[in-house]
Amino acid sequence: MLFAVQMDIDLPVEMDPAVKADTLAREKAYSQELQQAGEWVHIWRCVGRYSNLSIFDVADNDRLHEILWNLPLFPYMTIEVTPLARHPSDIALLD
Ligand SMILES: O=C(O)C[C@H]1C=CC(=O)O1
Repeated sequence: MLFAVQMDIDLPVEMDPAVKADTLAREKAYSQELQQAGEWVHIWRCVGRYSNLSIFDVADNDRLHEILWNLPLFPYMTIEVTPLARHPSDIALLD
């Protein structure tokens, strides 16, 4: 199942720099592990914002929830999930 997920990040200005660096490093490793596994298909920076737009290809809603819940930055995120379906004008459907 495909999902578009927008993650808006809002880190507290008073966050301890060492905690911040550790959290960001763990977030990067976790994200890249899921990209290697093929579940986190795309990650794009939203221009001008501390946000990303990502595409996930996961087994079901529960798996996406598990992935998002375990993001190290989850406590500092506002997340919007959009389930995706094939578009009838997609030329890939001609294959
Ligand atoms: O910078 C971000 O968009 C937040 C985050 C999501 C994955 C990752 O590596 O960082």
